[in-house]
Amino acid sequence: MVKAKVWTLRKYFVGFPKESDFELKEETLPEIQNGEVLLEAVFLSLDPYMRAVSSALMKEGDVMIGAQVAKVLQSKNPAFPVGCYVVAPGGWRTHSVTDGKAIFSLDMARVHPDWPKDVPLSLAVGALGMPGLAALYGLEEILQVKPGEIVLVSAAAGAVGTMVGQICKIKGCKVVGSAGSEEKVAYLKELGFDYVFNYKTITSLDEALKQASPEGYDCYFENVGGAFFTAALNQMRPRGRIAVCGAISLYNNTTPQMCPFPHMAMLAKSIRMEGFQVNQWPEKDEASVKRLLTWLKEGRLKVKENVTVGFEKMPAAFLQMLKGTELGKAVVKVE
Ligand SMILES: NC(=O)C1=CN([C@@H]2O[C@H](COP(=O)(O)OP(=O)(O)OC[C@H]3O[C@@H](n4cnc5c(N)ncnc54)[C@H](OP(=O)(O)O)[C@@H]3O)[C@@H](O)[C@H]2O)C=CC1
Ligand SMILES: CCCCC/C=C\CC(=O)/C=C/C=C/C=C/[C@@H](O)CCCC(=O)O
Repeated sequence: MVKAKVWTLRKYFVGFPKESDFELKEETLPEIQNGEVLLEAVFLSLDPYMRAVSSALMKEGDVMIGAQVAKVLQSKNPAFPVGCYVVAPGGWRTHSVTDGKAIFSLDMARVHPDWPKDVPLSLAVGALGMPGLAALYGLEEILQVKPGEIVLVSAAAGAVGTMVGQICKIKGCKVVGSAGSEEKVAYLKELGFDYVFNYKTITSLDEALKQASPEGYDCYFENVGGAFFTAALNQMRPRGRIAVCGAISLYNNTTPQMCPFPHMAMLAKSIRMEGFQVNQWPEKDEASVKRLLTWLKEGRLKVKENVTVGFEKMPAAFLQMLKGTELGKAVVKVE
């Protein structure tokens, strides 16, 4: 009989989450049934959506949702044989019995069969997984960026933003990014961003956006929402496009956002704005991961991870990720 350690949502988050909102428990797992597998987690992903959807998708006492890279220990599902590695929506668990169906987004998938031995498996929940795919689909499916266009991305030093900027350069765009520390600004310049500014130290967001691109922006890859969105909207060029990937500045709000309504600015310049979820193009995922892997091997993509070791540190690492001060995709290595 396999015992799993699990982190549950003890109390719904109010404002910024606290360590006391979580509780570590032990679960005895059932025998696997037809179509199911027994998984052992290797890396667990920590992502902002876990805060954003916590009250909509979880009840108090539920295991925290989330994706993990896991090894198949037992299998009654021929698509996932024993010994293979998968990216599974297993939640914050060391072990799980699952049919691989996600509560929120992407179903279980095998780590790409061409995954090279020298590429860390943790990237399957990072640059070469959900955040990398969100960047790629936001740019290709929603914004449909073209060479020579000017793209703005907020939260540019995050897991998604770093990929957005680098893919923009691969596609021949000019890319402007915003980030919240000098260390992040320097890193984004290293990655090839054309212009980066620290949104925490400027005196006027409008002026900073104008200075970064006096001719305005064809595309805005939106990750933060709030006042940054309003300022960015005002700097869009006629027929500009906005992809709403996230709104991280709003996730801990306890009252609805109050900011200027976008209608007049959108009307005046015929702006198109579209939200999206990374799971909208499942038929493209395998080929897309392969493209990201190729770009990585060619040295056209650089990646950084912030790995915390120890399953018991999940809540602390989650809070650290939400603070947004660290560089690199937040991942927990089980041991
Ligand atoms: N639609 C989809 O399918 C997907 C959407 N997302 C969304 O993409 C966005 C980025 O995610 P990801 O890159 O994985 O996250 P990361 O945790 O890697 O980075 C997020 C960054 O956001 C910035 N940030 C944090 N709090 C605030 C705040 N209050 N105001 C402004 N910026 C803040 C921080 O950088 P700094 O403040 O230094 O700039 C932080 O590093 C999120 O909104 C997420 O929900 C992610 C994946 C899929
Ligand atoms: C309910 C309103 C939607 C709000 C969306 C919030 C933020 C956007 C975002 O960050 C989306 C992220 C998508 C993540 C997908 C994760 C999957 O790989 C794993 C899901 C785990 C599970 O389903 O159990």
